[in-house]
Amino acid sequence: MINVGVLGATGAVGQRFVQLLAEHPWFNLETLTASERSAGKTYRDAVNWRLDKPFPESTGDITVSHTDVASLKGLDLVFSALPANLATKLESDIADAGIAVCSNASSHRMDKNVPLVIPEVNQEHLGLIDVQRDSGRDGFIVTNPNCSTIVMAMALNPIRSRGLSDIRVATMQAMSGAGFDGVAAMAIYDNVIPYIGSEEEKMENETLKIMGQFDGAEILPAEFSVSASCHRVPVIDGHTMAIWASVNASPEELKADYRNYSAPFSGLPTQPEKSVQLLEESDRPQPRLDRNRGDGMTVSVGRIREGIRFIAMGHNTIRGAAGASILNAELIVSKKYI
Ligand SMILES: NC(=O)C1=CN([C@@H]2O[C@H](COP(=O)(O)OP(=O)(O)OC[C@H]3O[C@@H](n4cnc5c(N)ncnc54)[C@H](OP(=O)(O)O)[C@@H]3O)[C@@H](O)[C@H]2O)C=CC1
Ligand SMILES: N[C@@H](CC(=O)OP(=O)(O)O)C(=O)O
Repeated sequence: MINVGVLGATGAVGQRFVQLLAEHPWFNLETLTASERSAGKTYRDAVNWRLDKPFPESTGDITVSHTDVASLKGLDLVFSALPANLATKLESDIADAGIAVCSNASSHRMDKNVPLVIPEVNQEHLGLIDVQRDSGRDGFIVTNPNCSTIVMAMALNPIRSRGLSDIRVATMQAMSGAGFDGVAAMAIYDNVIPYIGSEEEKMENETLKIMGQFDGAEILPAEFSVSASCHRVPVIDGHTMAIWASVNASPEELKADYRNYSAPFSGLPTQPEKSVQLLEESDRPQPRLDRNRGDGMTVSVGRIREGIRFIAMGHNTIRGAAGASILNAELIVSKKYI
């Protein structure tokens, strides 16, 4: 078993990490950290459990630690669900101290020597771990993309070999993406908010890194363009998006690509049976009906039309956040980086 911790374990994403790691077959959940408000309390007392899954009782007696390097002694790997402003320095310090960091925060995603990974899409980018180690770092940082970016990149991946260009996307993003206290009920109920800070830039920039080529030293970004418009809607979990792309193939050919697609690896505990599921019904995917496919790890696509135009949807705090980081960690272990 690999000893792991969760940084920011009481937050929206942190709770998902704890839920998914409590009974993990490879990872032994030893340490949970949060702010000074929570440190010193048992996890049961510190956390305001708000997930749609029962509180994992096996974690209840863990004493919440301070979020600093000293609290992580003896761990092989930490999962970070910290606010980005805290993650910037702390994640670097932890990696320098010899611990592997799988981060969900945006701070290091675009760093030159940090892999921004979706296992199904660009597992070869993990070669940047060697680049970090060659620069003298004992541990390393691996990041997963922004939640909307993950859903879009996974949805495009099965048709990528057709040649993609001129991608446009309009998102309809769930409230949980803003964290528990991120959007007031009075602001979102009966409403749509057509702005999510920095989200459009993240979708436009991160996608080019993820779909770029690793040349053994650095990532050469993909050359197509992405134009995004991001919107918050009154849905609890599940980011839905309408995607337009120039692709040299008919809708029927693309549907066949989705039906024939399978992940380029197997045997990882968090891996769903189907990473991308094509739904043939004319009114799917829908967040309430489809977000829990593959225990929240499957991205659903549908309504593929000439243009090319289609809809994609995925669970933002599982496939778009905690589950993404855990799948990255499993891939890292399977490739013997830990
Ligand atoms: N929500 C989502 O869908 C996604 C979120 N992310 C990213 O994940 C990260 C966490 O987001 P989210 O879970 O929504 O955030 P929350 O606000 O829900 O949780 C923040 C966590 O960080 C802890 N924390 C806050 N301040 C400090 C501090 N000064 N020192 C130590 N710990 C602190 C909190 O502890 P305490 O309870 O003690 O205050 C809590 O555990 C962010 O970087 C976010 O951008 C990424 C993808 C998707
Ligand atoms: N901005 C996303 C969630 C998020 O925190 O993204 P990031 O990890 O890129 O900061 C949303 O609101 O749905």
